[in-house]
Amino acid sequence: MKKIMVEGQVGGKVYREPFSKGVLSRSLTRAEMDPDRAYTFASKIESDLMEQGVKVINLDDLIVIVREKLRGEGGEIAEKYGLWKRIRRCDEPLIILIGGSSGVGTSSIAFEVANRLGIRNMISTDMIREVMRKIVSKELLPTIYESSYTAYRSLRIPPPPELDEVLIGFRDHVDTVSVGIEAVIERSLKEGISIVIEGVHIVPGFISEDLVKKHNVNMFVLTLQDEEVHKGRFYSRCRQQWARRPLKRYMNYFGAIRRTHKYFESQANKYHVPVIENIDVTTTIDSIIETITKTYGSDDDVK
Ligand SMILES: Nc1ncnc2c1ncn2[C@@H]1O[C@H](COP(=O)(O)OP(=O)(O)O)[C@@H](O)[C@H]1O
Ligand SMILES: O=C(O)[C@@H](COP(=O)(O)O)OP(=O)(O)O
Repeated sequence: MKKIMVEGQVGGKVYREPFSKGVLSRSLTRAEMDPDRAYTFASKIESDLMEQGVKVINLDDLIVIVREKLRGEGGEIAEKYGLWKRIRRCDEPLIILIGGSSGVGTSSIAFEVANRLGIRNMISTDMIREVMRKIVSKELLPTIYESSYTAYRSLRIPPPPELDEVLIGFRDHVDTVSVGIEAVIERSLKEGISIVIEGVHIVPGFISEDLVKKHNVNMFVLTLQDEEVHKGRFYSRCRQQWARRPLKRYMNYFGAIRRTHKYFESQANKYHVPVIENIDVTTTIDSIIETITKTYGSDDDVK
């Protein structure tokens, strides 16, 4: 039996490709539909089109049909599918910046948000820092060879006693890594690549205003008010097989980490960056998606 062809446009050029139940079910799973149900749903869409004698269908029309059928099965998945499709089809890339002090959950949440939105690119600021460490000497930029919460130990000039040395070191460390973060954001914008960037170096006020004020650049700060919950996150991470960083170090510097946590909150308030208490993963992700939806409109905004 002849396959149904899906017709779309890339760069003004029309293309046709065979309808694929696998491709459609993968995009449904990103809207959090169970994989088995997604494949069954995709098969039903294909059989309905075949019964109607459809030979070629326009991609936009297919998306409308899928969304309408999803609405019939419960609006939440329809909304998530619609958002994902809008982001994928938008001309501009979506840049998501997730900051917060060590251990609050920025890398875990970043991974989940990237997956939910079908964003294939994700980078941690630790990685950017690692690259920068290879390029500049310890003599020139000593604080980036430290952790964010121990950078004060390598300040070339000790701060005056009335200032918080932990925050002075943290600011120096973050200010340097922010140069690398801006490079990644600029490249992503230039190449039209959606990306999630996460880490302790995403601090409101340290990344160029010209970049963060763009409507498709969204910054968030994660927090944990309860210190015991915060400590628990280090236990949770250091228990995992792949964990290489010793729990003891985080406990020894927990006071310094909490001082950076307080600084994140004050910077986020000062620069009107959304602060999300990262207690429950789903609530955190939904909160981030809800804010982004305002950038990309809701389903009703699409024809
Ligand atoms: N909302 C949450 N609820 C429970 N555990 C979480 C949550 N967010 C993150 N975690 C866990 O906390 C630990 C630290 O999270 P991680 O993302 O590594 O923190 P960060 O990247 O901010 O240092 C990990 O074990 C992670 O699975
Ligand atoms: O510099 C820092 O604060 C942490 C950030 O990493 P996370 O704890 O946020 O993963 O890196 P570290 O030096 O501990 O490897």
